[in-house]
Amino acid sequence: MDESEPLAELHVHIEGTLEPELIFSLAERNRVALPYSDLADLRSRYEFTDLQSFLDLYYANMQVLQTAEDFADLARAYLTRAARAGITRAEFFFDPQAHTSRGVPLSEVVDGLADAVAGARAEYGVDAAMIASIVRDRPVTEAHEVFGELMRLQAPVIGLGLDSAEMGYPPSLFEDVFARARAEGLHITAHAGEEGPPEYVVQALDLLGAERIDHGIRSLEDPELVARLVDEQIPLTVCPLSNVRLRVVDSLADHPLRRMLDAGLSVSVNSDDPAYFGGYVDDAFAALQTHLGLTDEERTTLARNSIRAAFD
Ligand SMILES: Nc1ncnc2[nH]cnc12
Ligand SMILES: [Zn+2]
Repeated sequence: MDESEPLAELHVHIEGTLEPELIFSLAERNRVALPYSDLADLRSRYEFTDLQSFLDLYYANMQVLQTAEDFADLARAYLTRAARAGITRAEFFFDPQAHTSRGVPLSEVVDGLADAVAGARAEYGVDAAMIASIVRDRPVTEAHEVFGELMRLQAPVIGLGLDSAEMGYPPSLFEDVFARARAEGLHITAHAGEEGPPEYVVQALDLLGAERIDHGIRSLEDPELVARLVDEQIPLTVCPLSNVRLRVVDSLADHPLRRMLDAGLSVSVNSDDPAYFGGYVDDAFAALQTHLGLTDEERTTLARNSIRAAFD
């Protein structure tokens, strides 16, 4: 891949870019007592057995994020690193309910992130945008409340997403919230087919109006769905390092990325939660080259797919 080729990252959770060092420095700034003796102790916990085991640590670590300044520092650190990874466009998720549910005002979250986004093009050469994500294992009523609050604040978000624990929380639960988002002119994307069945991907498309699918790798189990995704060129934002660390696939060498490309699916490579899964997008490309024999031509296709799948 020509390193100067434009590249978009479309599937990254800003809270998943919270590096261990920043956890400790924000804990000190905000006088938060961490349940870890030191960095090594924290790092020793980055061993996951499934999505839920990761989410437990991901949400616990967010307690250090309290003020707009904290959220701005978090996003600036990501954008600095994203620029180094060659990313020219970043559409990142944030989880409003993960913060409001522990008493952090939504305005602090949005103001801090928006501050970093506003300066991103000039400061880092990265065109950045925010996507609010509904935390699907929390009450549907809360999803409606937080969406209303985002609209009242006129939060500068380009879209609405759906994330967190997938199994048992089908997209169908959130049909009405996503109808409201579409009525507001927001773009729609949803995590589906990560741990959940192909049926959840179908629901995300048909019931939520998803324009992209985050992960979507279990779509491969349903040939009819694959044919549709190819036919409609629905972008799938795939996260290979995440899939291995959360044991959705056994190893990078076994990752279905090449099969997906060969099937004609519109796939891109993304980092998901890079502070937790062993690397950013450049690290993912390097690992894919080593373990999957990803070619320069395939890298170019993946980069072009990412730009085509960007919302704005
Ligand atoms: N990989 C993932 N799947 C679902 N929700 C998430 N939130 C952060 N990372 C996630
Ligand atoms: Zn994700």
